[in-house]
Amino acid sequence: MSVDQATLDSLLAGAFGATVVIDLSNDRILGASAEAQALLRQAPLAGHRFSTFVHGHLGQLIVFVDEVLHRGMAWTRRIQVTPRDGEALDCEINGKVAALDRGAALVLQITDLAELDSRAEAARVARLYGGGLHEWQRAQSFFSELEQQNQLILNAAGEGIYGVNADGKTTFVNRAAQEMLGWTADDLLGQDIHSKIHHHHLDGELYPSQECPIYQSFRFEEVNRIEDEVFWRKDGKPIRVEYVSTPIYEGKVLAGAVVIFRDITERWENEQKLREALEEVAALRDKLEQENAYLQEAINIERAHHDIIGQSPSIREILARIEMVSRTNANVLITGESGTGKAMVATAIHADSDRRRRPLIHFKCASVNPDMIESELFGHVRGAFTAALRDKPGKLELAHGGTLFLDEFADIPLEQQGMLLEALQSRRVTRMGDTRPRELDLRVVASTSRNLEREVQAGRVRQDLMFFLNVFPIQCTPLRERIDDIPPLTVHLLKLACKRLGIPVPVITEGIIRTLQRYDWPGNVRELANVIERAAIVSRGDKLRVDIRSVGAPAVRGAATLLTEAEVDQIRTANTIACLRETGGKVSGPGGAAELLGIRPTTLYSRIRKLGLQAEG
Ligand SMILES: Nc1ncnc2c1ncn2[C@@H]1O[C@H](COP(=O)(O)OP(=O)(O)OP(=O)(O)O)[C@@H](O)[C@H]1O
Repeated sequence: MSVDQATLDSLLAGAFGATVVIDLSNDRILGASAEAQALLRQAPLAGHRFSTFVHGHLGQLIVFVDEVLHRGMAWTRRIQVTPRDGEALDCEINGKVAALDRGAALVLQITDLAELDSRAEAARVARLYGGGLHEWQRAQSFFSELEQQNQLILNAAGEGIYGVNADGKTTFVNRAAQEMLGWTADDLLGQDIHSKIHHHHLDGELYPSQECPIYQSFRFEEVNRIEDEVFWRKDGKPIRVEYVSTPIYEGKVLAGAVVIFRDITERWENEQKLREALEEVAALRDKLEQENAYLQEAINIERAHHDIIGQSPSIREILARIEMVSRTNANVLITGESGTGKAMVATAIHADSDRRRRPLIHFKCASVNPDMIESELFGHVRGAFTAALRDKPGKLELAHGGTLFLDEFADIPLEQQGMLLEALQSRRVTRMGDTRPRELDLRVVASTSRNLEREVQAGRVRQDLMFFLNVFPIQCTPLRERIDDIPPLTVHLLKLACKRLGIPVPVITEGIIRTLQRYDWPGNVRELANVIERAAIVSRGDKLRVDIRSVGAPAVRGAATLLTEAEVDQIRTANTIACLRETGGKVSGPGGAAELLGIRPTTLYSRIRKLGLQAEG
């Protein structure tokens, strides 16, 4: 190796970066570092003319070389270096002179400025990165501490708390929520929580998320407080919850919602039990009311209940018919004048029937104000009309399972007759003001003292109702047509009266019986009972003394004095008018016309109505 080559090698070995050594005498490159060969894309570089890499800036190179020779060293950025088959590069060139045996040589160190910039940037990023990493670690530990504190607070809360982001995905869930829902944080975090816990209503109806108040919280920026809904547990069971969902913000941007909920299942169950208990109490109260009403009815019936007394063919016929019909469910229509025992027959039918353990409801159609008939028959709910202060069952309902006795049914106004028929046929009744129909299972026994055919013709009784009721007719005979029954009836009624009055039973003579049998008895058995009671009082435990004239004009029996029906009606009318004059128009109560005539006030009222007379009270 020549001395020059050794110097050259040591020059290049000590060089940094792309370095070329150029022979100043002929512009040829004597040697180059590997970096220089890479930069100028020419390997080897030795032997090539350096000026071929700086064409375009040859003048600047000559000036620069002069400066290096003059000063021993110099640098420039005004020379672009163009690699072989490449584009010109902005470079910084440092030059110095090296002494070789063959003469002075130029040593150029070439730095690609673009690469220098990218290295500087990398260094800056590296510097930043180094510093940033530190900052990041500090922030992370700060946030994790914060989060730990938050988690501690959230987990200590007794309420279930969870957060959702604006996509409805769970962002956090506290321990209480996990315990109440049975879902773990792993199950829920990042998941669509609505579809996990809020997907259906309790009744099984789908719960679309757009209808969910929690979603609405962050859609419409509103706080929603819901008092009774369900969340679904992981095991598929619902829990009743109340919750508040509040929108949350990151800066000023709506980020989602936080939901705080409480399991109210136990509270709800207790409330439910309370509700049920109250309903039960109400039902019991209703039942008690019904029982009361029934007992009241039963007492009334009991008071009026006597054995049917008589041996006459007509009474035997009645008893036979009662026996025949009582075991069936057929409707019965009892006809006959007032006081002939129609109510007794109805009671006997019920008492002999399979329904005897259930109520016999006696509805006296003639004694109820027509305006009240509807509510009395069908019942009402509170507020159905002004006076309806509480729920009340009607007679039809009260008779459920038993027998309904419609006494003087022809007195029911036409409109209510239609409603009654409808209820009886459909076996359902709806209370006034109510919408709920109630089942009916009852047997109807109806009575009338009117001539039904005439009533139907006159349009006062619906024919269809008459047919419905008149499945099995029983005719009660007036007392005057069965005078054979007067002796046993007198004995029976006297015993009853004396027991009631607390006096000994007077003796009944044959003469008295004959007197009683001669009388016409327009008021029938009720009139007979009145006469006997009065007689018992005046007899004072001795012989029974009857003053038949005290009860009305005696009917002298016999063919010569027979009267026509019209004549009887005339006499009855005149008698009624006279009686009303006597009492000053007073119908019922002590000293009233009904008492004087020995008939029931309701009977007298309907007679007065029929005659078009005025009565008092
Ligand atoms: N055969 C009888 N045996 C015993 N008592 C009788 C008999 N018939 C009627 N009575 C008595 O006469 C009174 C009137 O009877 P009941 O009320 O049954 O007649 P009614 O035809 O329903 O009368 P109204 O049409 O005026 O309501 C009652 O006290 C009843 O006990």
